[in-house]
Amino acid sequence: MRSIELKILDARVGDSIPLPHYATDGSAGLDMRAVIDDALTVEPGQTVLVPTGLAIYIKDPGLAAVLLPRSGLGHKHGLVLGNLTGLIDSDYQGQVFISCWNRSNAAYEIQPGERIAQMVFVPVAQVSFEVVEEFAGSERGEGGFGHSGTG
Ligand SMILES: O=c1ccn([C@H]2C[C@H](O)[C@@H](COP(=O)(O)OP(=O)(O)OP(=O)(O)O)O2)c(=O)[nH]1
Repeated sequence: MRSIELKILDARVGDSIPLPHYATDGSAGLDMRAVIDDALTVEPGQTVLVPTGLAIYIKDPGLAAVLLPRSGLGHKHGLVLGNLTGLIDSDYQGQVFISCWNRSNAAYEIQPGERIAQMVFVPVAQVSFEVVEEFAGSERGEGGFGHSGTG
């Protein structure tokens, strides 16, 4: 079992605001909530940084967390992430913030405790590089960007 230490920065998390948890056995993401005192209006085109009240210290360099939009919020209301995807490094110890971007034409009001994004833990490999004169051949070679056609 990998070691993931969760630190709570805001007393409301785990009390009036529940701790993140997996909704079903098969859930990949943990819903992250807005830990704010008052409703926060995000105007069309605006981006706001929203605290989650949680600091996590992953510690294990073989693990990271990514923040992703919630599908319903993004699709129906246009509330997605200002950085498109957030990456939480294993050595980060600060509070997790969600960059919320309203890409729609209507204002969106984030409510205190609302689930605004999801966090997924992913395995990570750190690579090292060696400069070489050429690569051993592969079937694809340099082909990319649709070289295999559309069929
Ligand atoms: O949506 C996000 C993205 C990042 N972070 C935190 C965790 C992450 O480990 C740290 C740094 O993120 P990143 O490396 O993406 O930021 P940067 O813009 O490259 O700045 P830095 O110089 O701090 O690395 O900020 C968040 O709280 N929310």
